[in-house]
Amino acid sequence: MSTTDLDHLTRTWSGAHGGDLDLRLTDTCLRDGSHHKRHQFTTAEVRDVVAALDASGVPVIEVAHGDGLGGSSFNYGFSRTPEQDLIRTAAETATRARIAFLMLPGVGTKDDIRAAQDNGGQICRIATHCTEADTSNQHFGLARELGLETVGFLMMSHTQPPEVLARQARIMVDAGCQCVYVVDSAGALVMEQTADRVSALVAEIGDVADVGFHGHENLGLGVANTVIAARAGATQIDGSVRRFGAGAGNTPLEAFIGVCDKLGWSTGVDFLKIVDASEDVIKPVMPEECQLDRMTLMMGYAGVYSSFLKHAGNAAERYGVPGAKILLEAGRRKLIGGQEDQLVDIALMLQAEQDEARANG
Ligand SMILES: CC[C@H](O)CC(=O)C(=O)O
Ligand SMILES: [Mn+2]
Repeated sequence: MSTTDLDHLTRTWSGAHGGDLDLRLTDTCLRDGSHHKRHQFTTAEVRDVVAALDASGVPVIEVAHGDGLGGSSFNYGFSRTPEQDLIRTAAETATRARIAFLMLPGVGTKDDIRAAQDNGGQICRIATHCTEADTSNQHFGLARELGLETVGFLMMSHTQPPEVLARQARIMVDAGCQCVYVVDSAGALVMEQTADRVSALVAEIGDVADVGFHGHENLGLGVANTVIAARAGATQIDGSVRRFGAGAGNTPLEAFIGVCDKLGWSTGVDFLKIVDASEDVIKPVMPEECQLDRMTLMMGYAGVYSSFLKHAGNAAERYGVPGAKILLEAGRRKLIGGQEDQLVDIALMLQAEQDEARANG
């Protein structure tokens, strides 16, 4: 199809479904995708990906270890390249896009935030479990003092009702956060559950801050949930080109951009360029496509943090037990980020049960 044909189709589709939303997109394949890549990005890969996303018009690109600044560790997995080098490379490469970085209080420190800014990071995204917003107070304070733009992540948002999330969002905003995201870390939210949560945040903080949505694909609902989040008032939207993210991956950004074109919503991203970037640049950087398979479906179904996928897979292999059973039990225990070691406990428990069953014939 020629560009002219596509322009014509886009014009025809635009506005056909009403609405004139203006969304700001953040691509997170160089941060959430770090989980899928086992934190093995090179500076050359970051340069290529940032150049392609930037040329397509993606306005914000997130770069860091998958578990945020300071994540390179025995617990989460060591980075191949220091994340500050990756952030510097991204900032040197981007001509228009702003570079964002993520940090989790207790994993990263204030010094990591300062270093990320020195290396060209402009947007500080601070993530907490969705009932622990108060652990981010001093980090938002520092980020604002430094003149950084601030974003807050309420992770595992499916675990709490809308009114609890709204109160947590208020805590972040009072601390200096300029946009709070409903984060569907487990890809467990189903449509109206997304809308209700986003609406509650918009009602609570919408007069002073933006609301965002970060989706995962574990039940195949990334794009649908993101559309419904935007309709409910989310104006900042995350996704990863080619779904390159933890679990079954994130909302596929290029698909979402195509949908926005058809709905007449503005993203500032060129659909043809981002589709080419997906095929020609992102695909070769991925170790494999993100799969919607037994393990990742189980994550969405049981409500398990997407970044547990590789850890559960490792434990399953090491102790000879089914990975899906580890994930089901992790969901039952309501594990949260930082409790990766409990996946090993679960694997050992399953192994003992398996041994006993074998011994009893
Ligand atoms: C470690 C942070 C986590 O991967 C953040 C995130 O993307 C999510 O909760 O979905
Ligand atoms: Mn994520």
